[in-house]
Amino acid sequence: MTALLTANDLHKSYASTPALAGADFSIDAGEVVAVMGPSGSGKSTLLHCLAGLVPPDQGTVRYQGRDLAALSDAERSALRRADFGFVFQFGRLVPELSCVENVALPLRLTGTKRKEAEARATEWLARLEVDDVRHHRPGQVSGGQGQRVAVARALVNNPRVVFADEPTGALDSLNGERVMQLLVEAAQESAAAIVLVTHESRVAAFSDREVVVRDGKARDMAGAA
Ligand SMILES: Nc1ncnc2c1ncn2[C@@H]1O[C@H](COP(=O)(O)OP(=O)(O)OP(=O)(O)O)[C@@H](O)[C@H]1O
Repeated sequence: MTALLTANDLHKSYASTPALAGADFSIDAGEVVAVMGPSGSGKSTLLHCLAGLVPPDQGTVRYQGRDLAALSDAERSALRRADFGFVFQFGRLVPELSCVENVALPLRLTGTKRKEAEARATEWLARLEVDDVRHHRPGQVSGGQGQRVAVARALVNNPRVVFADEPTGALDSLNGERVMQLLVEAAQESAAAIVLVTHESRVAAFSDREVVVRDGKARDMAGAA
């Protein structure tokens, strides 16, 4: 079977700081892969390269066999909107929009009419157990609620890959575990893959497989756990 998303020999430096130095990675449809490793080892940079947010200096990222570098900026943006979902450590919700408008945003950006987009967003908020705050702004909800809203936003477009960078990093352990459960359940139901950057082993425990990034290189821990 061809992997859904692969990276070969990725190199990326920021000025004289090497962030990636020959990293390989691969994830199949529906698979949950935890990317672990020490602070500054290159985990977020790997995630950004895989998602086509940052171009590597060298090496290739292929999604469904297509080289991301061969796409135009507009094509890469369209691909991200249609096929990828994102969850970050601090939600990164749009503060001026209500929670339901935030979740509806990816649908609105791909052309869905407001009424339908907000109806689907409300369903996702209910799934993530936060439909009671749908008319609140992000500044009026707790960290745990905001992160559930962010997960709903990442999944509303039925993405093929969810990129989650420390999605529970700002939450207490109980909230963190619930957010992970909801994220993994929802993604698995739609056979979405999850690239999960975390330094917490209890978060990585939700994955099928662990990859450790060290000094800009990724090592598959399959069978070693
Ligand atoms: N935009 C940037 N500009 C300059 N240097 C950067 C940038 N992003 C990352 N780096 C550097 O690249 C290296 C890898 O950073 P990266 O954020 O990928 O690591 P990480 O493993 O995700 O770290 P953490 O666990 O602390 O978030 C670090 O030395 C970092 O300082």
